[in-house]
Amino acid sequence: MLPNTDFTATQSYKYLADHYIDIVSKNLKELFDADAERFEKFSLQFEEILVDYSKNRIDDETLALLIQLARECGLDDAITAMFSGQPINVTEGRPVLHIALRNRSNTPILVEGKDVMPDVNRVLAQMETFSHAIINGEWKGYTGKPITDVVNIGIGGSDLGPVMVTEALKAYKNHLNLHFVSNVDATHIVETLKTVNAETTLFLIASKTFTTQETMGNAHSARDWFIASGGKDEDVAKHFAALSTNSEGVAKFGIDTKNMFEFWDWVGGRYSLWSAIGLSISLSIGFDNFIELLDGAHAMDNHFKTAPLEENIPAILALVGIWYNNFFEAETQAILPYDQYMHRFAAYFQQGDMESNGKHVDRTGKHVDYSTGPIIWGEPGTNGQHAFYQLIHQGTKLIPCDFIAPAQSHNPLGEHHKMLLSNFFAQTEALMNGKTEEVVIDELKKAGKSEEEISKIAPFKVFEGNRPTNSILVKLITPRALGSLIAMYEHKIFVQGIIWNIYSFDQWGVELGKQLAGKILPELKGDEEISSHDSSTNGLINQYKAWR
Ligand SMILES: O=P(O)(O)OC[C@H]1O[C@@](O)(CO)[C@@H](O)[C@@H]1O
Repeated sequence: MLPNTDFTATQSYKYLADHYIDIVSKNLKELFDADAERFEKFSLQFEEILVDYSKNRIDDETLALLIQLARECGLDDAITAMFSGQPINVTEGRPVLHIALRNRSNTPILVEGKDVMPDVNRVLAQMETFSHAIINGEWKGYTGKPITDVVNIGIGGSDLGPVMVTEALKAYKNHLNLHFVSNVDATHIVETLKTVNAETTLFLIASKTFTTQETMGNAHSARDWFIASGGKDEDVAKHFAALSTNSEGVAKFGIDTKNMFEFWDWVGGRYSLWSAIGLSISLSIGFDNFIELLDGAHAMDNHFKTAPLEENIPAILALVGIWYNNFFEAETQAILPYDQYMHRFAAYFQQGDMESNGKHVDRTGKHVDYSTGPIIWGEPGTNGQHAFYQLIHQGTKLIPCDFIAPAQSHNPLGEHHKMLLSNFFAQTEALMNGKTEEVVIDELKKAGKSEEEISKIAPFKVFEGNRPTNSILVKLITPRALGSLIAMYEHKIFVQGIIWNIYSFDQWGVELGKQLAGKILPELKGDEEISSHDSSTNGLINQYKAWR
């Protein structure tokens, strides 16, 4: 099972705390000046992905102590426990095996003594057959027309992964129009249904549990619309498919279970894009490209499982993140893809990271007395530069940033890509080096400013620098490269959870809000005044009733 170490009680933690005092006073410029080999020493290449972590506030000793910390926390055993199908999702009594979904080498992975790979491959074959039939027009709607539009109805892990991947790989998409409906706000489905034709639309009801309020609400509304648009009950099977672990719930909804693509309870929602939940991806970019995505993730899985920690990319990114989170007290982590197609990448890892490591109780059930999961945020570059980089450069908060960029664009046009990449390179350099007061004053003098003007404005133009970043340069965002990138971050999250001694694969924190919403919903139906809550909730509900 998982190790159970209080990392703050380890020897390496104590050494790191002492080491922090030493290194916090060193700036990145000094560290680079002191070591001509710094880039070579603190960067790793995985296939056609270069991970440069040299612009971090670390030195050889930092890294060695962080790796020692990982070892003291039993990381190696934890990795073995996950890959071997042990029930490491302890509070739900389940294994964590998204790695099995992309286990392209088909090595047996046993759950309760049974190899899961035959089932994984059966569903992949079902996805392949279905995808080909829809894409090549064999599959006909109720009026005999081929499908032109696919509407994925799901939320959280049943939405964010497919959205992020289909957007990131838009360069590979075929003729099908993909739509994603997630919010229970009727606007989401109403606006989508305005753009599609019932005769040529396929709905994918994506829900691991097939009970999620938003998804089932939208699914019923979609079916009502389909019938109202001319479809009959017997036609539903031609226009609805289900992606779920809950075959009973699927049948009850009225979807033919031969159009159900199953997955299993050892697949976490936020780790499910590799499963049947990825059917919309396969429909959008083709099954072969979906397999490329799986292949890329599998290659990263093998790296994570076998590479020594000193060369283990997910482990190093995780440890550097812990250095900022638990020693520099950074509270957030920015993910900044310099690739417009990757515009949902940070949003995807808001769920991936924050739903995994947003925990306050350790694996013994005790409240932790240290910081756990960071707040994940980010937007594509260069747009972020015109929105929030001011704070990253000159604010009072330390914001570790991951900069991601492709060396090649899918849309080579004039000088655009060079302009984009010049910003990608410049921003991490600027964050590292800053601009000293001397340089500012010199620039102002050269601009002809008077002594008085300079003394007034100079302090506002100084950049402290010393702001840490990782730079991830990808040759081209292909399905394989994207699969590796996603898996890299998944395993980073896993490593951090192991060191923080928390359970990363349950999500009890999403339950209370749902329960309370279930109580409030019937109160909204009538017109009577509500007084069963606190005065704020009562006041809000009653004002809503007065205005609706
Ligand atoms: O796939 P489903 O079962 O509809 O769950 C959707 C999402 O809801 C959750 O908030 C869990 O309730 C996420 O973990 C999950 O991805």
